[in-house]
Amino acid sequence: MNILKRIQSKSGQLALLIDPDKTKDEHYLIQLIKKAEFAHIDFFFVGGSTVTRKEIEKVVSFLKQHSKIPVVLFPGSSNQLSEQADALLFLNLLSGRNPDFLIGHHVTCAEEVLEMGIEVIPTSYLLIDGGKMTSVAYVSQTTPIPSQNTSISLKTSIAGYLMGQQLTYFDAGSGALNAVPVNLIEELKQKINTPIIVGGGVRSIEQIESYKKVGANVIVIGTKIEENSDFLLDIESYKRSSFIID
Ligand SMILES: CC(C)=CCC/C(C)=C/CC/C(C)=C/CC/C(C)=C/COP(=O)(O)OP(=O)(O)O
Ligand SMILES: O=P(O)(O)OC[C@@H](O)CO
Ligand SMILES: [Mg+2]
Repeated sequence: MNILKRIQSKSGQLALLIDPDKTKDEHYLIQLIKKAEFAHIDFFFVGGSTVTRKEIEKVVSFLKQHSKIPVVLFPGSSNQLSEQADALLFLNLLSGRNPDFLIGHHVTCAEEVLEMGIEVIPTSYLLIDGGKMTSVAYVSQTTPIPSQNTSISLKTSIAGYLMGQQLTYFDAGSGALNAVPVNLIEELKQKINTPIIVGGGVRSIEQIESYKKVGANVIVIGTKIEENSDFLLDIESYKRSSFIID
């Protein structure tokens, strides 16, 4: 299974972000997996800003045991790895100027990742201001790009593309008050042809629909489902009524 190809294949796919910090209870995780399958979620993303390797490995192994939904690592640091995952987003925090998140973590885990033999997807990762301080900004000690300054975000994404990144991920940060502006995705799509992932503060079907319309390939949802996993049931109804599933 080639995850990058799957991501590229269509717009409006959904990823459920599983933060091992918040999903320690196996019974809860089983229920979550059932609802995710019912909603035809396309990917599990696993990661967090302060998660240990042991926690990542445990959750990935549990997901692989109980579900066929592909598992993609969304690492907050060089130790958030697991051989059992289907792919690794090799994130470059291009919105920031912290060398640890531009090259440091990458050097630390380079040999190990090569030996693991999992699919590695070089990813431009841009933090876009979401109206409040987020864990990622704090942990990485970087400043997000002001959300209305589309020009900086576009130039940063294009620079990433020219450096060989295969994906662009716009993140307003976990629990953002304001999600990534839809027009940013629309404008980037007109300039370059890398697939786009968007996340941070997505809480409604309307937002999902508007990102799908402008061609976002994957929309990531974390907090909303941590707060109420029944949102997955709303996603299923939405998909059925829009003929995304039968
Ligand atoms: C190359 C490898 C293996 C790692 C790269 C490390 C880099 C550059 C990370 C980018 C910056 C970063 C800290 C990203 C974290 C992304 C993530 C998993 C966010 C989800 O966690 P949150 O939900 O924001 O965290 P909390 O739940 O703790 O608030
Ligand atoms: O938790 P939420 O706000 O859905 O954000 C998801 C993800 O993009 C954060 O890195
Ligand atoms: Mg979180």
